Amino acid sequence: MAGPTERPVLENHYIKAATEENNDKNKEDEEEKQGGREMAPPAANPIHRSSSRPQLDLSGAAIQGNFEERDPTILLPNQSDDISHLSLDIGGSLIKLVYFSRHEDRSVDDKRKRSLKERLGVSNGNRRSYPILGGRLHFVKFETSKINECLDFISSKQLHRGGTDSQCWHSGATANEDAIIKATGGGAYKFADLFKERLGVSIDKEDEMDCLVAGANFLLKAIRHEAFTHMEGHKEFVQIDHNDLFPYLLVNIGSGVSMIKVDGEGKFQRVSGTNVGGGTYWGLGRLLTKCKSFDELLELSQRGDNRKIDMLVGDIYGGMDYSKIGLSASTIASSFGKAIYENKELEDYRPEDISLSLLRMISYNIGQISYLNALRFGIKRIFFGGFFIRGHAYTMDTISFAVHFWSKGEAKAMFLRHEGFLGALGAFMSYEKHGLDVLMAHQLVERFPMGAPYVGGKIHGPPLGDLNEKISWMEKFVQKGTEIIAPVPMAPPGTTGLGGFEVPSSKGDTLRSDASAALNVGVLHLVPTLEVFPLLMDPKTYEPNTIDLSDHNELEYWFTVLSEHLPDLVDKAVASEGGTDDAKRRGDAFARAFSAHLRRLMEEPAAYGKLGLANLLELREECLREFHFVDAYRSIKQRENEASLAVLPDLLMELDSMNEETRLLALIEGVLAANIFDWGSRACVDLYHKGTIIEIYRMSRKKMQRPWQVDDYDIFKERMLGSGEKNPRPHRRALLFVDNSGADIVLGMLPLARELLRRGTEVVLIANSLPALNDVTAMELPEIVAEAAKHCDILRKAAEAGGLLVDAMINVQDDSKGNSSSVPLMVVENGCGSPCIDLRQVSSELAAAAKDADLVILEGMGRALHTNFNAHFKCDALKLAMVKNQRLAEKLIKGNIYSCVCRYEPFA
Ligand SMILES: Nc1ncnc2c1ncn2[C@@H]1O[C@H](COP(=O)(O)OP(=O)(O)O)[C@@H](O)[C@H]1O
Ligand SMILES: CC(C)(COP(=O)(O)O)[C@@H](O)C(=O)NCCC(=O)O
Ligand SMILES: [Mn+2]
Repeated sequence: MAGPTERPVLENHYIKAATEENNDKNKEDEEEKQGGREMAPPAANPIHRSSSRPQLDLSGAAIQGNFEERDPTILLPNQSDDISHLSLDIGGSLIKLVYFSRHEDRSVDDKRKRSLKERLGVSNGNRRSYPILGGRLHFVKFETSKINECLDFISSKQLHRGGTDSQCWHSGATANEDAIIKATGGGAYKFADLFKERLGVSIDKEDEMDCLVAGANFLLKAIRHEAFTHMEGHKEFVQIDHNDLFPYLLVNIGSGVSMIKVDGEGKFQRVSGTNVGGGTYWGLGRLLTKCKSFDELLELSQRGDNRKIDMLVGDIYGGMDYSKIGLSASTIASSFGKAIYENKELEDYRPEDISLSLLRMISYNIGQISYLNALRFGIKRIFFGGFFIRGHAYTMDTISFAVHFWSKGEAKAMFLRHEGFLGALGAFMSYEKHGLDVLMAHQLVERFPMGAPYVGGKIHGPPLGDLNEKISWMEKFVQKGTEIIAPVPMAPPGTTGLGGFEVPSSKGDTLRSDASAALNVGVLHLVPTLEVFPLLMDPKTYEPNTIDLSDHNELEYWFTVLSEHLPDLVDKAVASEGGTDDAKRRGDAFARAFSAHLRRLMEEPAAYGKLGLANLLELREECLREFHFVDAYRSIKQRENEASLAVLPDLLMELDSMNEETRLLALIEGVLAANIFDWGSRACVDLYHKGTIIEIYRMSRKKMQRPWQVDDYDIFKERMLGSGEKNPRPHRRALLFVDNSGADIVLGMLPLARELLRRGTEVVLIANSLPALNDVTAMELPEIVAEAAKHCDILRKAAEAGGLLVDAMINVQDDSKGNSSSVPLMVVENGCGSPCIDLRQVSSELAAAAKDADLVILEGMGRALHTNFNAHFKCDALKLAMVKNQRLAEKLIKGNIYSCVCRYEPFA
C-alpha cells in the first residue's frame, strides 16, 4: 500500500516545467521520429476527448542544476502555452489553483464533413456571440506557507501569461504588462504585492463568499457525480435535480468554517460560521502530537482510541447509560474531559488518541452547528466543502452522524468531490465570457491520467511532464518494489464502523498519501460540442450502464476479465506501433497504469465517480491513448475488412436471390452472426485461433437459429413488411450504431443498411470518433463503404447522395449523375472512443442526424447490452447483439455464451 514514504521517489524525479502539456508536443516528436504519421489515422480528431495537443515551445529548454538532484527544474524560456486561464483561492492553510489549458482545434473540416454538416444543418457558428472553448480544467493545491513553490509552478507553466484579461480568453493573446489573475481568499490581499513582484501580474480580487457559492452551484449543476452521502463507510452519489437545488446550506470547512444559505445563482447569505475548523484541528493537533503534516495527523487518528482521553457518559454514570435522555454509556460527554481528573501529562497520552479525540470533537461540533442552522431556515440539505474533509471517510461519517443524530434523520449531509476547490472555481468563473457558467453536465468529461498534477509543494503534481518522464517515474516505483497507485487518492476502505458517538470499529490502515493526489478529482475536459442524444425518452432517468459495479462480486468478476485480457491487449498495442523498444516500454507502462487503476477501483469503486462497466472499458481505451497507442487493433481491422470485402459480392448475390421475407431474416441473422468478431471478448479471441475469419463467420451463420434468447423478430418483421396485403410505410431515417470492423460491419450491418435504403429509408451509420478495440471508426467507414459500393449500386447511389463518395470512389463508373431520387447514406461520428456509448454525451453531428430519425438500431454487446439495454427512445428501437460472455448471458438474458439478442421496442 502506498503511503507518504513514496514522496522522495516523486521528488527525485520531478521536473518542474515538464508538465502534462509537454506530452503532446513530445508525442508529435516521437511520431515524427518513428515515421508514425502515415500509420496513424488522419490528424483529424474531431472529438477532443483526450487528443488535444497544445503546442509547447521547447526551444531553449534546459535543465537547471543536475538531473540527479532532487527537483531538477526545466525552464522553457520561450514557451507560451496556448491560452491558459488561472484562478486562485489563497486561504489560511492552502492555495487552491484552477487552470485551463485549451484544446487546439485540429479537426479537419474536409469536404465530406462539410457537406454532411450542411445536410444535417449543423452550423459551425455558435449560438453565442462568442465561442465556448474546449479545453481542460486542472486542479492543484499548495500549502500557503509554501507560496514560493506555487509561484514557481505558475511561472514554469506560464499560467499567468495566457490569461491577461477577459478578452483574450478567446484570442490566445500573449503576455502584456497588465496581466491580471483572478483570486479570492485572504491571500489575494496579503500576497498581491508578491505576485506583482515575482510574476508581474496584478491580482483581481473576488469576494470569497461569491466565489464559494458560484463554485458550488457550478459543480452541483454541471458535474454529474459531484455530490454524495457518506454514512457508516458507505458512499453513495446523489442525483441532483437542477430544478430543485435551492435552498441549500453550504458549509465550507477550511481553516475556519463558513455557513452559507444559498437560494439561487448569486443569491445567498452567510448565516453563520465557527472559528473551530480545519485550522483548529491541524493547529492544535500539531502542537499536541508533534505531527509534521496534516496527513500524518489524520493518519494517526485512524489508529486512535478516543475513550482514553474523552470523558464518556459511562465514565460519569458508573458505566451505565443515561437512557432517560437517550445517551448511551459510550457517548462522548466531554471531549478531552478525562484529562481533567487524571494525573497525567501530555506525554502520557498517545498521539493517536489525541488526534482522534480532536477530529471527533471538531467534526461533531461542525455537524451540530450546521444542523442548527439548517433547522433555523428549514433547510434539509447541507453540502460540506473545504479541505478539512480531505475525502477522509471517518471525518465524513462523523459529520453525517452528527447531522443525522441531531436532526433525527430529517436533514442530510452531503459532500463534494471537488470539496476544497469551490472558491478557486468560483474565481475562475468570474472571468467574463469564458462560457463555463453555461456548460452543462453533458459537455464535461472527467479523465484520470496517471500523475495529473494535483498536489503542489515539492511535488508540483507528480513529475509527469512528457511521456518519457511519466514512464521513468513509474519504472522507479517498480524498481523500488513500491506499488504504483492510481492518480486518485484513496480513502481507506470500510473506514468506519458505527461512526457516531460509538468507538469506530475500524478506521482503515493507511491514508492515501497526498502525494498521489489527495482527492477524488481528475482533469475536467470541457467539450462544448457534446450533446444529449435527442431521441432519449427521458434523459433525466437514463442510466447508460446495465451492469452496476457497486456490487462487489460484479466488480471482482470484471476486474478479473480485464486483468486477464491485459497481456493480449498489450501485445496487440505494441505490435500496432511496430514492436519497437519504445513501444514495448510504453506497453509495459500502460499495463502498469491500467492495473493501478483497476486496483484503485477495486479498493474504492466510487473513487472516480459512480462506476459502471462502461466506465471501466472506456478507462482502458483512455489509458492506451495516454501512452500514445493510437489504434491497437489497426492491422487486425484492416485484415478483417479486406477478407470480408472479398466475400461481400457473393453474399449480396445470395441475398438478392431471396424473397423479401427470407431476406429480412437472413439479414438480421447475418448481423447477429457477424457480431462474433469481437477482440474484446476472451472467448472469441480463443476462437480465432481455430479458423479463418470466413470459416468462423460461416460457422456462426450456420448456428444462427431462432428463437433467439431474446427474440422480438416477428414484431420487427411486421413493422418492416407488414402482415397480409398492407405495405407499411418505411421508416424515414434509421440511425445504425455500428460496432466492429471486418465481417461485423461488412457482412452484417452494411447489408442491413442496404436493405433499408432499398426500402426508401435514409441510413445514417454511426461509428466511433476514436478507436476502441476492433470497433470501426467514423474515419475508416467511408473507405469501407466505398469499397462495398464497388459491388453494389444501391450502396453507391446512396453513398453518393449522402456525399460519402466525394473522394473515395475513383475507379467506379458513375452512371447515377443527376439521379436525385436516391436515398442518402451518411456516416456520422458518435463522439466516443469506447466500446460502449453513453447517450448523454454524443457529437453534435449525431444529435443533428437524430432529428429526423424514427428508427434507432444499436448493435453489439458494448452498445446494446453493457450500455443501453434498458434505454428507451422516442422512436422505434432495435437492439441486436451476440452475447460473447457466459456470465453476462446468464445474468442478463438467462442464456449461454453466443446466445443472441434481437430486442425490438416500437415507439408506441
Ligand atoms: N495538506 C494539507 N495541509 C494543510 N492542511 C490541510 C491539508 N489537507 C487538508 N488540510 C485541512 O484543510 C484545511 C484548509 O482547508 P481549505 O479549504 O483549503 O481552507 P483555507 O482556504 O482556509 O486554506 C486545513 O486547515 C486542514 O485542516
Ligand atoms: C468489450 C466488449 C463489450 C466488446 O463487444 P462488442 O460491443 O464488440 O460486441 C466485449 O468484448 C466484452 O464485454 N468483453 C469482455 C468480456 C469477456 O472477455 O468475456
Ligand atoms: Mn466492438
